[in-house]
Amino acid sequence: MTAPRLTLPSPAKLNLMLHILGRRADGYHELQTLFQFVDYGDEITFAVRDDGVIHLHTEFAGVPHDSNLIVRAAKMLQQQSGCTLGIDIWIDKVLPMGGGIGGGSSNAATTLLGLNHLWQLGWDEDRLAALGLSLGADVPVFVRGHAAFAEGVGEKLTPVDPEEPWYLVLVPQVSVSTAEIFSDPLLTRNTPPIKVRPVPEGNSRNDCLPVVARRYPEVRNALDLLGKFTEAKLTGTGSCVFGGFPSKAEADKVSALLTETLTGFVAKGSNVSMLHRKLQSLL
Ligand SMILES: C[C@@](CO)(OP(=O)(O)O)[C@H](O)COP(=O)(O)OP(=O)(O)OC[C@H]1O[C@@H](n2ccc(N)nc2=O)[C@H](O)[C@@H]1O
Ligand SMILES: Nc1ncnc2c1ncn2[C@@H]1O[C@H](COP(=O)(O)OP(=O)(O)O)[C@@H](O)[C@H]1O
Repeated sequence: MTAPRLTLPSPAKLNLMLHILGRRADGYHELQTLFQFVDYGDEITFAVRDDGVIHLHTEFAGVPHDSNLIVRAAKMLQQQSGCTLGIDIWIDKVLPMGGGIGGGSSNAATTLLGLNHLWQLGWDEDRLAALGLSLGADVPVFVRGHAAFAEGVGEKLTPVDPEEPWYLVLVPQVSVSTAEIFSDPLLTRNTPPIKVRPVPEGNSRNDCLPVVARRYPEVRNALDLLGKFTEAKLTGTGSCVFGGFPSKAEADKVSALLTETLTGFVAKGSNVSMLHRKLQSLL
């Protein structure tokens, strides 16, 4: 008998602002950033196996099986929980890699929450978020599933409820390495911390933008194009660029102008992740 399958969403995130406050002794940068999800992302399908094997069936260009964040998350959870079950995994990957929309981190979080459910581990969110942090700074917010103001390297999270506009997200055909941007000598690293909540108007800057725009003409072009219609912003360290619109129709109108060399997608901003809405519906 084949095992029943469970398909869960793995949404993208946007950084609505990103300030770099300083550099820690270990080289990592202290940030203040605002995370919001969008209703657009990958879909991951899971089927439990009873032999303990963890197998991701979908191949990723340039990412070996055991380095994939999905496999790493599954193995870490299996090991730390002492679970003897295994899992077959397939992914319908639509999120660009190295786009600053957190695809890999989201995939890891969906795997942790999906396996916690299927393996019936009963881990709480704090424990899953702590495990997630060891896989990447952006994993905890996807585990929590609520829009958040993040501090530290992104692990200190305060839930927030910003507006939920429609976004047009442009996807320049270039992958940006986070490490490369954080090691650029010209990066602004001394933005004063914001002390009041919610984040006051006029603080929506992304400190990475000047460095990314200087290095990547594809990102500059996307910012110029979108900037003709709305405030164009960079998410994370890029490469994706986004802007808000009051309605889907208005976002679609600008999206219709895109070409093969600069693609994009329209999605609703969401303060509760699609993953959590789906998991809630299973309970
Ligand atoms: C800055 C953000 C905002 O969301 O960018 P995106 O990756 O989403 O674009 C993230 O927090 C990124 O977190 P994450 O994606 O886990 O970063 P990693 O790949 O682990 O970081 C790669 C490298 O970037 C540098 N790095 C990363 C995060 C940070 N707060 N300070 C750093 O200096 C470190 O040199 C690190 O080795
Ligand atoms: N499941 C995964 N999905 C995407 N990227 C992954 C995955 N597993 C490992 N990676 C690696 O992580 C890198 C960063 O991926 P991703 O999270 O999509 O980018 P970003 O943090 O810029 O949004 C990729 O370039 C890839 O090498």
